[in-house]
Amino acid sequence: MTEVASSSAVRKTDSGALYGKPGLPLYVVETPLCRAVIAQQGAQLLEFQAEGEEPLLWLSPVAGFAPGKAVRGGIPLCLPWFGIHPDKSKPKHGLVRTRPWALESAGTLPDGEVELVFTYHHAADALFKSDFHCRYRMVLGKTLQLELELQNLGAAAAMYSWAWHTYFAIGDIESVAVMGLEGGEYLDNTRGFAKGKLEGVLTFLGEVDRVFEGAPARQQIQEASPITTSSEGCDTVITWNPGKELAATLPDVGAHYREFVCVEHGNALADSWELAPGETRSARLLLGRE
Ligand SMILES: O=P(O)(O)OC[C@H]1O[C@H](O)[C@H](O)[C@@H](O)[C@@H]1O
Repeated sequence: MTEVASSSAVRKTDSGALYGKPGLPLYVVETPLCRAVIAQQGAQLLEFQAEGEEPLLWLSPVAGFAPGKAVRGGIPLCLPWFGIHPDKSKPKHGLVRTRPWALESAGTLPDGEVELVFTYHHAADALFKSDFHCRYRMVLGKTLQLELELQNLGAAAAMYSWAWHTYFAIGDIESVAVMGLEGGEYLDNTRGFAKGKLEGVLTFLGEVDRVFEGAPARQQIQEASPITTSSEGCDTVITWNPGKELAATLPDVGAHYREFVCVEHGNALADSWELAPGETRSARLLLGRE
């Protein structure tokens, strides 16, 4: 923890002080290069804005900040399962997004970027019967660099599916397009995972919830100030916007559905990771505006 104190660019606050909604401890990073807000719960990035640019992430203006509940927006990390668990009594999108993480170190790199390392240790329980450890490194500069290391600490092999569930801030959902998935086959979560094939760029006219397995490593979100995504070790891309009708049933989205698009990177469904006892795998994601 000594390193944490050594970085003057990082300060601790809470959601009451920052958003007028008490409930969650937060870290704020402010440097000449960028400003970011991270919740200790889930090591969830809530805001990121490079100096001179539009905000990269969308945080719902009507988000709740309650311990044990996922915050709507930013980058929740879904792990060790993505989506709805076959056992419906278990929460959607795993458990690490609603658990407190430890900020293991914080420091400023020679070029002025801030490096944060968060860790989460899971002891086998009724929700997930394998011990595992996550090390999540963020480098905050003009771009956002994320790196996840996941180690299976169980005595047996275990399956992990996961995703960085990024909510990108955009001008309007009906005029945005995602490039880089053209020609790709997907599973359509609005039609019971029926197979589809994307002709042309991806647009969002109504509810879109698609899983692209074996997806390319780069996408571009086309809007006034284009966003690029570049990943390593992430074979799955999930694209989501609830559209008007479904959004109306989500109290922390409502009419704000137009303000974001989710382009999520990880390894889910057929791309899930099977980790042998003691095995570690890692993945990276680089996000930024052009
Ligand atoms: O409301 P949440 O649990 O955060 O999930 C939000 C969304 O996440 C992903 O994009 C899934 O593909 C969607 O099916 C889901 O609705």
